[in-house]
Amino acid sequence: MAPAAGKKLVAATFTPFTLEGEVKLAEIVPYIDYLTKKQGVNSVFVNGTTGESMSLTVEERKILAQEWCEKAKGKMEVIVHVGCMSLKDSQELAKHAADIKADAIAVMAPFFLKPKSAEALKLYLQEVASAAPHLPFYYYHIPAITGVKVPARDVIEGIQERIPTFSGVKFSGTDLMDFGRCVSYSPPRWSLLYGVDEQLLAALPMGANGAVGSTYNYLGCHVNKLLSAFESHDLDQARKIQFKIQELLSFAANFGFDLGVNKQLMNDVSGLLLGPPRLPVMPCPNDHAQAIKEKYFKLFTEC
Ligand SMILES: CC(=O)N[C@H](C=O)[C@@H](O)[C@H](O)[C@H](O)CO
Ligand SMILES: CC(=O)C(=O)O
Repeated sequence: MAPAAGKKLVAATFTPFTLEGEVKLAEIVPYIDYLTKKQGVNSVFVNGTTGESMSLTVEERKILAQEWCEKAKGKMEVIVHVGCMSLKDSQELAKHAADIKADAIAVMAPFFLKPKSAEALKLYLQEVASAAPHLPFYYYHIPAITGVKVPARDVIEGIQERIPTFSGVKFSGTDLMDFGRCVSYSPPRWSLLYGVDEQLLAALPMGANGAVGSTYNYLGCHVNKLLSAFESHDLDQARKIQFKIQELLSFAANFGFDLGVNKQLMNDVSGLLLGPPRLPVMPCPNDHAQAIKEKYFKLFTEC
């Protein structure tokens, strides 16, 4: 399945761990093959929420980012999330991303000591970006997790003067008004990527340039079809696919759809050995995994 023309589809990668909980670099080549060949996904977002970045050490994040960049070269675009709680750590990772020739970096708001205003957040983002002054830079808006409620539109206003490499927003929020206000403010060269997989279809007519999310690891091929259907104005078909995704995720939500469940579903669907999540995220109990896997295969046939 070829990627849908015009819209970008980005998988937010899981971090492969051994059963002992150590980073497992050997799984990255098979992971790249799986995404490109089986899912038609040509971009990855590494060390984000799905990658459990905040549960990794800075060193672990570096070796993961490096392996992805080296092994994906010429095959996939690699966006590296470099946000940390400490400005210094974020800068170190931004500089490292430039050294390993990542295609772009993204940064979420720090959320232990939170920025209290758009201005504070912009200053922080600017300082991180200055450590990698030539890399395309994305703001990663994920208010449900960071608790930083500054509208994304307020963050991006005037940002180009502060961050000349500013390239777009990964918008993982449900506020479509704020999203629309980002779209209407964006110059054509920015990319606004929508990050709530269950309602991607609603963001497309609002102007999303693509999507980034965890479920595209195992639903990429179907979402490529959704994107193509949308592009060719076949909304019935696009809705059909979106509704199936909603059915899967609401079914999984009954079991508490967290990263442990999500990662196990990816293991079950792909056959990759990405291991369990890292504490405090709990591994998915077997009976839950079995039920969700059955639901997935009932809803989705191989495409
Ligand atoms: C909170 C979270 O992880 N959000 C992801 C991206 O930002 C999404 O891809 C979700 O995992 C997905 O929409 C399923 O709820
Ligand atoms: C889901 C997503 O985009 C992330 O893992 O950061």
